[in-house]
Amino acid sequence: MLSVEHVTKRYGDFTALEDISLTFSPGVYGLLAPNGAGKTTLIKMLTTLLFPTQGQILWDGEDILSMGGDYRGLLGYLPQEFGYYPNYTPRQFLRYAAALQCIPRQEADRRIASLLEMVGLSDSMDTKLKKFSGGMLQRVGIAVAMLNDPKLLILDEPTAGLDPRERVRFRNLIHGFSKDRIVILSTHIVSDIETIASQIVLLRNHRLFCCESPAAICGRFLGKVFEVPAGTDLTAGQHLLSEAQGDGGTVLRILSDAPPQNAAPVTPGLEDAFLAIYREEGQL
Ligand SMILES: Nc1ncnc2c1ncn2[C@@H]1O[C@H](COP(=O)(O)OP(=O)(O)OP(=O)(O)O)[C@@H](O)[C@H]1O
Repeated sequence: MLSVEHVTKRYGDFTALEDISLTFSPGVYGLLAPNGAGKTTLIKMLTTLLFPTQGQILWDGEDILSMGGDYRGLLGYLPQEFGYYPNYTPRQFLRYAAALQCIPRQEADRRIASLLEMVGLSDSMDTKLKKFSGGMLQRVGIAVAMLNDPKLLILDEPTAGLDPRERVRFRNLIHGFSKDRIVILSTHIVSDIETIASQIVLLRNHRLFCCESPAAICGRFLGKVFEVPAGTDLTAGQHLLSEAQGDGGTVLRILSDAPPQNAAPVTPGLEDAFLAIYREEGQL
């Protein structure tokens, strides 16, 4: 189990994260917040690339900084910018990554074959990476992060640049990986985690806003989201969340404590909740 205990991170005078406490157990966690909210800072502390200014991060009760290599041995990490050698094939690149992790050659080859199969790249294992699409490269990155069969898999904005088909494929892949490990993935794309994350961590104003299931987060706005026809004048207390295409043309999705005239509430989705939560701070 991974615990973040009262962690604060300051860059000089600027507080990027303040007093964050979180506990992670096996399952998929989505780290969702607008750009600049501190997702990467938190991930870098979870991967020991940055140190907390205050507080500590524990794995099964032990400080991850004092665990050193033992902690990194149970960690798989796909950074936002995944570096690779374009003239290597996936097989060569994974062998290289396995050698860096001191995984014996035979074991590495077995694992590489099974991982490339899992990420759907068996047929391209000897094709140079420079010929790969963004989605294929991302799958190579996931295979690298999974080489050591990590107990903790951390993916920083893994779906950036993927097309819709690749996004779906990615979601299925992550779901399969999460059975007996902690998967933490950061994103600002709501739909990427709505269906696969068991818990969603929301950061707001550099603090933890909540860590709840998607259903619980949406439940906060039950009876408060409505659709009204485009062009409706909104009164005080009615806040525009988004425009959408309804059966009869464009509709406005609004947040309101009281029902507007002739409007029935609609079931809030995670995107409504996200827009509602970050509306007040003008963070979007
Ligand atoms: N080395 C640094 N020195 C000063 N400020 C920094 C540094 N790194 C990050 N910040 C600031 O800390 C805040 C959080 O940055 P971080 O990269 O963690 O955000 P993020 O949520 O991951 O955003 P994005 O999705 O855009 O990557 C931002 O305001 C950023 O400008």
